[in-house]
Amino acid sequence: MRVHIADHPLITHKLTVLRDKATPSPVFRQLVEELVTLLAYEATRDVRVDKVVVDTPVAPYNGVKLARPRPIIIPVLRAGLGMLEGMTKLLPTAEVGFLGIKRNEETLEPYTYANRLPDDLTGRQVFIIDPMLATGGTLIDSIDYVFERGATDVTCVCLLGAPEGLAAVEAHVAGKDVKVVLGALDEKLNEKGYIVPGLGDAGDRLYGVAQ
Ligand SMILES: O=P(O)(O)OC[C@H]1O[C@H](OP(=O)(O)OP(=O)(O)O)[C@H](O)[C@@H]1O
Ligand SMILES: O=c1cc[nH]c(=O)[nH]1
Ligand SMILES: [Mg+2]
Repeated sequence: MRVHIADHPLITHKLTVLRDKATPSPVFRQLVEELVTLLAYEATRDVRVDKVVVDTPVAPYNGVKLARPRPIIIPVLRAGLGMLEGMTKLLPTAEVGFLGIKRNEETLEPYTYANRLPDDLTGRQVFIIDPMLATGGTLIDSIDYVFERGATDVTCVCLLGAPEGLAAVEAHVAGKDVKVVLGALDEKLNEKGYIVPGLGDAGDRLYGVAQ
């Protein structure tokens, strides 16, 4: 597994505002979108392209275009939805699949309540987006769903991660081709499985409803 932890003052600045409990939902949503755009730069570094020739007003130019089969972006509902717009802007040809996974806040076990993915993901580049990587249970299940469907090239984009969750994902995927891009790696999980210092419940803060 390859891990990239962002190291950029703009990302740290935006994450600082996001973490602040005084930041209201509309600002929170805007910042999540801006952050995913910045992280996507690294996450899409290996996106596949095909050669294409275009004519500039002056001369032919040997360029590239996003390759087929199209990449697929998979937001993990609810909180991952907040990252979707930013990601599709950067990968306009991408298809979108959906996973609805909710962590049981008592047992911390993830429960899948929605799964709308193509049956066959063979040869597709997959981008899983979810702001929080806490125990790693949700991301592990998400990665398993796409591997079961034949994907071999998976990139996960998360705004914040905990060392415990990152280690769990790494142990689970072992030698497979998985890349995890994080805005920041925080200190630890608390006794309730929340990332410390973190930002609280990302879904609740995005949508203003505690669920
Ligand atoms: O690494 P884990 O311990 O599995 O926790 C991380 C998950 O928790 C949050 O979702 P949540 O379950 O709160 O669902 P929501 O987005 O609907 O609020 C977050 O968006 C991740 O999906
Ligand atoms: O800190 C955390 C942990 C899980 N889910 C969140 O939204 N936040
Ligand atoms: Mg939540």
